[in-house]
Amino acid sequence: MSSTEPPRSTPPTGNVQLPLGQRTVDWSTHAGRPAVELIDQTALPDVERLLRLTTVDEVVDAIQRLAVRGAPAIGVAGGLGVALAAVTISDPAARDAAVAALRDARPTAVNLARAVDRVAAVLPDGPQRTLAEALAIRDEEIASSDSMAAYGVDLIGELCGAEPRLLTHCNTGGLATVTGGTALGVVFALHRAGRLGGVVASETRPLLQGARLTTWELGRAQIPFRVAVDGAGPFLIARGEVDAVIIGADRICANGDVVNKIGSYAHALGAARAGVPFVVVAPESTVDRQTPDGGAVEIEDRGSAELAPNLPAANPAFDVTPFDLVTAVVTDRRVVRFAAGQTWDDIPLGPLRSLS
Ligand SMILES: CSC[C@@H](O)[C@@H](O)C(=O)COP(=O)(O)O
Repeated sequence: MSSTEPPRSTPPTGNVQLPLGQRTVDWSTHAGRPAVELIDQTALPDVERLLRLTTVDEVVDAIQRLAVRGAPAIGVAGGLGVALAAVTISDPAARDAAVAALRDARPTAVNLARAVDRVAAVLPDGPQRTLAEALAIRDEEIASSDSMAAYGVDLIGELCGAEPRLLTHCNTGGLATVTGGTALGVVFALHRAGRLGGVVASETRPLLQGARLTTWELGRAQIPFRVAVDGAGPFLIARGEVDAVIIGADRICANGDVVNKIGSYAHALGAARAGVPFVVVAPESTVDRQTPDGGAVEIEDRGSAELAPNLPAANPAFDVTPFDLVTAVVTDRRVVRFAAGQTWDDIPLGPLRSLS
């Protein structure tokens, strides 16, 4: 690079062979330049590369085009984006606009707006304090993954017995969090304990988070898997090939309704029909007590370009699984089964088991 050329914020290509345990999203001060660094999930599984984002606009763009995705991961990216605004934007009006753009980059996962608001609240205390808050969210998500995995392993053991065959939808591993994962974190933990009977990764149309990303993570962990088209899931369940469905969430409403990747609802219906447990694993940062039920959640529609360019399309990125189709919700703090009329406020926080 010549000395007159501006520093490149993102490498155009490359295959860096990401080490195991690479954080999906993090703060970087490479070459003295503050940046949000993330695994480019649009390039996986063919190309492993990191993006180094040095402007808030780049972070917003990365969230919108799913270079970083998954509810906890976009929350962390949004929080770090606010920290980047604190160090790169001095004009208060421009900084407020940057924060608003981060908050609105995607509407459905509650983690994003929540993390942006939390970090923006300490902006008046200066860039150092702002970065510390963003890093605290990152660290909390890492710790949450461990805790969910422990609760999830116990619960799946109780519900399914030894060596369960699990079906999972979308990608809920380290790529969707920072390291570890939500539902896929439980799958990893069962495998490490020698207690996993098998796993089916649902393809996840149209962006293939299951076929591209979950299989990449399972392969790196040397876990045998089968991939299935989304429509096959309920039939595989009906045919007795699945002992439990285990998924993540983008938002869990006050009444226990679960908003997650499109296709989750169909799997829940299939599981209910077959009498198979349907388990949701998500950190408390995905719990939204302010939204009464799934009907009140803005469901992102990603238009026709990613589905059928030049054709009119209905392309909701998420759906709502009503609380009564969910066998249990596993968070980092509790295991919950909702009854009609119950809300999160009825279930105290704390490391307790509340399966009623
Ligand atoms: C921690 S994973 C939970 C969800 O975020 C995940 O299942 C999901 O729906 C992600 O959707 P995406 O559109 O890929 O961001």
